[in-house]
This record gives sequence, structure tokens and C-alpha cells, in this order.
Amino acid sequence: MARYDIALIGFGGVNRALAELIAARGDGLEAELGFALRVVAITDLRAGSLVRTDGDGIALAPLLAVAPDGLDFSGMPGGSPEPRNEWVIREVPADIVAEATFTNPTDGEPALSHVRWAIEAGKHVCTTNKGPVALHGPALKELARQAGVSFEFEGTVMSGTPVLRTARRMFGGLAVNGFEGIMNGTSNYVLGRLESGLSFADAVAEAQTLGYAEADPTADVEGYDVQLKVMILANEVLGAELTRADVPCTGISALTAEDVRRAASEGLRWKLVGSAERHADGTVVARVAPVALPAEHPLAGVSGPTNALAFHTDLLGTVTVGGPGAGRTETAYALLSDVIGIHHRAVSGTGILQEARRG
Ligand SMILES: NC(=O)C1=CN([C@@H]2O[C@H](COP(=O)(O)OP(=O)(O)OC[C@H]3O[C@@H](n4cnc5c(N)ncnc54)[C@H](O)[C@@H]3O)[C@@H](O)[C@H]2O)C=CC1
Ligand SMILES: N[C@@H](CC=O)C(=O)O
Repeated sequence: MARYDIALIGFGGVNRALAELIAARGDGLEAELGFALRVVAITDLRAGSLVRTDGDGIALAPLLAVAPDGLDFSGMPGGSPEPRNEWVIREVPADIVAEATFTNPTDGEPALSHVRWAIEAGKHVCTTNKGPVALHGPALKELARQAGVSFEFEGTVMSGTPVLRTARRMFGGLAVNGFEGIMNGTSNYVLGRLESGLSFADAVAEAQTLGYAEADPTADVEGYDVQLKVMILANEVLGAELTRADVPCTGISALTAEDVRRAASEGLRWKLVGSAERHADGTVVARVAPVALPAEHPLAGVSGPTNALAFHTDLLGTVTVGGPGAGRTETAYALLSDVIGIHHRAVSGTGILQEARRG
């Protein structure tokens, strides 16, 4: 039975939910998936760092019993008040680094460095962090290829809904000419709550409590989060090389509760739509903007944190993928699906240097 040792970088909603999955369902996953997972390091800006590479690794249950705000690794064996990210990522023996710190839409840091350090150290990386992937995806993929490790990022678009893998693996033989969709759970949730009579600020606060929003929800309501997702998708699926400047972006912050309710009374639903289209000359034109969709539009009925993405293809016409677009556990599942992808590559021997460890 293979075993993968994991280092969790950032211990907020998503990586904590991954630890919960491993703690609660590890044995079942082992039986089903054919590999075990052992957490050997955790770092967090607020809690510090914790390393334990002997025995069963870090005992997760006692950590998960502590409220997130109260977690402090400094008094624990193997603990430190400092995150010590670079040392942990480079030096602690682990097979996989799961990066889930804040997304920085400007330059991707410090997550970009976290990913680079891991790849340079010969470790596989899975991340839900949109910054490094949207802003430096091709360079990181090339670095990973040269190092013979996997770089996986399914959770960067539509959380645990496997939209990137679906497009990469299931669309063989199809030409994908464009896509449009609802790709931000927070703004979609907020728009729905405005329709129900809530204020904008209260609706955003709810999305934060539910774990949908970014640490700074400006990225959600101003559309930057969707801008990064459009870049990731366009670069992955349409072969584009979009930068942020190529994707004009307007969010939902200028919409009032009254706008949204008046539109609803006229049979229209405001949605934040991200799209990209490949033109005949090969250029890819992308944008993010709120649109008042007629009720019969397929995206108009997509509610709450659910997202949906319609791909425009030559042979099948429009193919739509829908599912959760945000949420702690849903996004932790994306990391688990990345680990499964890493395992499949390891056992099929496709260019991976590190062997699956024998437990
Ligand atoms: N929550 C969701 O539904 C989804 C989140 N994501 C992305 O996943 C990542 C994590 O999301 P959440 O867990 O919800 O965010 P969060 O804000 O709950 O957690 C982030 C954690 O990272 C820690 N952190 C920040 N900078 C750090 C650093 N330099 N070193 C060590 N720790 C650091 C923070 O202390 C915090 O505990 C973000 O990049 C987000 O954009 C992606 C898809 C969905
Ligand atoms: N804040 C994001 C989380 C997932 O990327 C969202 O609301 O969609």
C-alpha cells in the first residue's frame, strides 16, 4: 500500500477541511483509493508551524478540536510560533505540498514562492490558490515537468467540481472555441440573497461565515476572482496566454439590492459572468461583467454558491458542467482529487521521479 506524506501550507478553511477528511475518512479512502495519507507538517500565518515525521505523523483530531482562531502550535512538540514556510517546504521530508494560503491577484506571492520551493525540492504540489496558476501557470508547469513532479490545481476553478479535468480529459477530439459561466460562489450567493431582501453587506458577511468568500472579499465582489479563473481556463482549455490586462473586469459591487429586485420582478436575474472566446484569427477575447439574464437562459437558474460553466465546442455544441463553486469541504475535495491524480501518475510511471512510499 502506498503512503503519501503531506505538508499543509496555510491552515484555514480549505486545508483544515482536508485534514478533517483525512482524520474522519482516512481508512475508508485508503481501502477505496489504494493509498494512505499522513500529514507531517502544517504551517499557518497565525498558528505557526508543526512538524512530526515519525509514527502516524501529526495527530489531527486534537488540532481539529481547537477552534481555528485559538490554534497555536508554539507550545506543542515539533511546534513553532513562526510558519517557517521555506524551511518546511524545502527541508521536511514530504511527498506532496498542499498550498492553500490567501490568493494574491496582483503577483501571486507568497504562494508563488511556496509552489516554486516545493517543485525545486522535488515535491508534488496541489493548490487551490489561483494567484500562482493564473499569473505564472505555464512557467510553473514547465518547472514541474523538468523536476519530474506533478503540479495540480483542480480547485482553482469551481472548487471541487472537476471542470479542469473534465475539459482536459473528456474533450479529446473536440475543438473548444470558448466558454461562459458563473465562476464565483460568493457573488452568486450574494446576488441571490439581495433578491431575498438582504443588504449587500449582510449578504457578504453570510458568504464569509459559510466559507465561500476570499479572506478579502473585494476579490469576489469586484470580479478579480473570476478574472483569475477566466485566465486559468482560457490558458488551459483555449491555449491562450492571457494576462490580467487582457481580461476587462467589472464586479457586482455597483449593483444595489433595488437593482436586483427590480430585475427579478421583470423576469431577469443578475449574474456575474466570465467568458472567453477564440476568434478566427486565433486571438482570445475574454471579459468579466455582471449581466441581467432572461429567466430562460441556462445560467439564470444557477443559484447560491453553485457555479456552472458552458463550453462551446464544434462537435457537441454547448457542454455545461455545474456544481459547487465554493465551500471549505468542497474545495478540500479538489485537493483530494489532485492527490488521486498524483497517485495515478505515480503508479503509471508517467515521468514522476518519486516513487510512492511503501508504508
Ligand atoms: N474557500 C473556498 O471556497 C475556496 C478557496 N480557494 C482558495 O483556496 C485558498 C484557501 O482558501 P481558504 O482556506 O478558504 O482561505 P482562509 O482565509 O480560510 O485560509 C487561508 C489560511 O492561510 C493562512 N496563510 C495566509 N498566508 C500565509 C502564509 N504566508 N504562510 C502560512 N499561512 C498563511 C491564513 O492564516 C489562513 O489560515 C485561497 O487561496 C482561496 O482563494 C479556492 C477555491 C474555493
Ligand atoms: N471566493 C471564491 C472561492 C472559490 O474560488 C468564490 O466565492 O467562488
